[in-house]
Amino acid sequence: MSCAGSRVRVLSVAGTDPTGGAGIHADLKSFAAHGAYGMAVVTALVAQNTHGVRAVHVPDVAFLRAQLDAVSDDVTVDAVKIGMVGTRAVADEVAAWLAHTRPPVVVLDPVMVATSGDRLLDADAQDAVRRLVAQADLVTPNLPELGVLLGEGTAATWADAVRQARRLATAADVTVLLKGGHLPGDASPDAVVDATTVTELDAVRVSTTSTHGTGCSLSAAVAALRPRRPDWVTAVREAKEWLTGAIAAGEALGVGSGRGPVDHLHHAPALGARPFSADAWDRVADLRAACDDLPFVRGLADGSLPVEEFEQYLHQDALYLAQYSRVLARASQLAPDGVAQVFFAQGAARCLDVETLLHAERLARAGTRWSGPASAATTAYVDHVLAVAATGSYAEVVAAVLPCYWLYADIGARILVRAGDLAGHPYGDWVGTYGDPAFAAASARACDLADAAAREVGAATRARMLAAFVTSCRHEVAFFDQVRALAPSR
Ligand SMILES: Nc1ncnc2c1ncn2[C@@H]1O[C@H](COP(=O)(O)OP(=O)(O)OP(=O)(O)O)[C@@H](O)[C@H]1O
Ligand SMILES: Cc1ncc(CO)c(N)n1
Repeated sequence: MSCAGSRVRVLSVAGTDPTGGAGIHADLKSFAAHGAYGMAVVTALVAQNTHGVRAVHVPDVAFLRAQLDAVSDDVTVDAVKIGMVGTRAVADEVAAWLAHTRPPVVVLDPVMVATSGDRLLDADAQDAVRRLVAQADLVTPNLPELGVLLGEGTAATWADAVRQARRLATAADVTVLLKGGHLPGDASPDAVVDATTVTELDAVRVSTTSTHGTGCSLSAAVAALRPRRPDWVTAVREAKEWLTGAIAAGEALGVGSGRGPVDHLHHAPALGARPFSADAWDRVADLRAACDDLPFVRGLADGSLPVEEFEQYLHQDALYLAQYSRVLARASQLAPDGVAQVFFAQGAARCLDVETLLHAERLARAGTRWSGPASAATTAYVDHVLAVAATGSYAEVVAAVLPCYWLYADIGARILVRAGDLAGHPYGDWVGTYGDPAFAAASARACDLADAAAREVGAATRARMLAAFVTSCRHEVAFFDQVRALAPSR
């Protein structure tokens, strides 16, 4: 099949979901996610959200026909996806339009019941939907819908469902995409069934409540893909892989408190999504606020911190930096380009040079030698970043090392303001290093590199980046806070 436009022109004929997870709203997002040009004709206005359906309003069918004709009188439709029809009159009107304007690809999702369990099809409309099946190229029932289409009960097993799909394919001369979303168990298999062949498509079941609109989204994706794919199995396989990712990324959207929608654009996170660093910064707002109130940080700012405590801190920090340097070196090793490679390699070297020097000089000046072992807090932080370096991707390593730049630059800048004149300040050298605009610039570069890395990865890795970042921030706070509890170890 081919199409003349630069994009496949796909029409959704379906009901609405004002929360955007199902119906024509989901269909348009699915179309866009697959590079198609989307159009939509509304069959029914549905007042629904992630908890359920509150009311349904079906406009006069003459108006439905006016919408359908407005599209097909003007635009070549490469594929149509039909979703909720609601009533017999609507189903019959869509059937009449299909008989008149037959797009080359007709996908029918025989919507009867919403994910929430609410009815979306009048009981007396079932025969009309069976007639629509005969006009479709692909029909996408879930298990209960397949039973209704055949006038039988719901299949109790996957094998029974496949046999039912075969009967429907033969009787209506249609390809059936049988959906196993309602099956119990760890898998969520689907099958593409026609009169002669059954192709099972396996998928893991994602443990999530974000399954609102999965059926709508899948059938719309298949309609958008089919004009550019050689057969149904190829189009369905691709759509299903995409849907599994969209389901997995759904919860992160934070849409609604019931059964939430899927993230149709999970595979294109750069498209309008917030930069990783903006999300990450928001997630640690409480930890940042906690930092400012730590006795150690207050004492650093106003100079009242006992010298012993500061030296304990410096000693632990030197132990930390020696290992952290190896993690920066790992980021350099994994870096996707020379610019990032140099940035992290220089960072690794600086940890060993400048900062260790700052520590050594100060401790030497104080005439003290600190030789105690790494504390529990230091060891915990080091173990975390070394574990990410050993097992994580570049993006995760960059996220794990970021707080050491960013939290320090952030606190350093505020302490600088609170400290005032550094000339006579007992910790002026420390405050000067971290409050320095050059350190702020390095921190901003590290943020940019984390954002660039996040744009290249999927939702699952981005979630791991966020977890690594938040964990590092927690360790930073514990690191500052440990000093009071440290036993003298000179
Ligand atoms: N938890 C899940 N994990 C992975 N895939 C799932 C999950 N739930 C549903 N699916 C998949 O989503 C698609 C839609 O399946 P389902 O059987 O739920 O259809 P439906 O009942 O028509 O959907 P809807 O809930 O939108 O009405 C199928 O490909 C199914 O395998
Ligand atoms: C409009 C509409 N179509 C289909 C479904 C099935 O999920 C729904 N909830 N709403």
